[in-house]
Amino acid sequence: MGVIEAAEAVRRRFSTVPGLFKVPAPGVEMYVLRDFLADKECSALIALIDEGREPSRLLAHTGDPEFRTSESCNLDPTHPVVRAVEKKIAQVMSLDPACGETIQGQRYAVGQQFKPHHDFFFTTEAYWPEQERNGGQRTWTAMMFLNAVEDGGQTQFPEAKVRITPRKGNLLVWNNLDEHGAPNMTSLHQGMPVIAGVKYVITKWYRERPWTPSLAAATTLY
Ligand SMILES: O=C(O)CCC(=O)C(=O)O
Ligand SMILES: [Fe+2]
Repeated sequence: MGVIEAAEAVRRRFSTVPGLFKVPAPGVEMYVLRDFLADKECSALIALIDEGREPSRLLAHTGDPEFRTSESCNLDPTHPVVRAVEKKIAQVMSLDPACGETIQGQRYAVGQQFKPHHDFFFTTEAYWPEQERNGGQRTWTAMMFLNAVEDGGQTQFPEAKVRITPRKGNLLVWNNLDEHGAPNMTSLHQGMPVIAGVKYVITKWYRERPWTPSLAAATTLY
């Protein structure tokens, strides 16, 4: 199935999910589902992130040490809570679960952020040949907020002029590709600096084909 057909399948499924709404974001296809994760799931995931977190990495070096200052870790897909969450995501996303990367957990303390970036890959970058072999282009991003942040920490799309406030359990989904299946520059987004409190999220990125990372790639991917 190509990325255009896959996006149609996502849309069809989303139109049947109670409570899911389309975010009016000019130029980006984006959806929010409130209370997607239960409080217990959020707290269990936060504990897993706290156990595993280490300074976040980037796939492409930006030369800016402040570009992504959070801590993150891949979540163990065999852990019962992670398995349950994976199942929930698979039920709502209607993309081939094999195309989904390992869920990544992320924690931002006061002042930490993820500066504006695209989740899709730039095929001109040195990382691309390996990523092309390992499932190809990134398509959709599914992000879940595990807590409310006292101040700051919004997920902002500066080109689409949308700012999503973290709310515990909410699912935010967007398509990183446009209607033709090409990388969508308007999907530029950032994790705004946390001003007060702490922010925990989990992210699942999808590929156009089944994700087949080498063991090394699985641990170095951002
Ligand atoms: O933390 C956020 O709000 C954004 C995270 C993000 O962009 C990502 O994980 O790709
Ligand atoms: Fe991102």
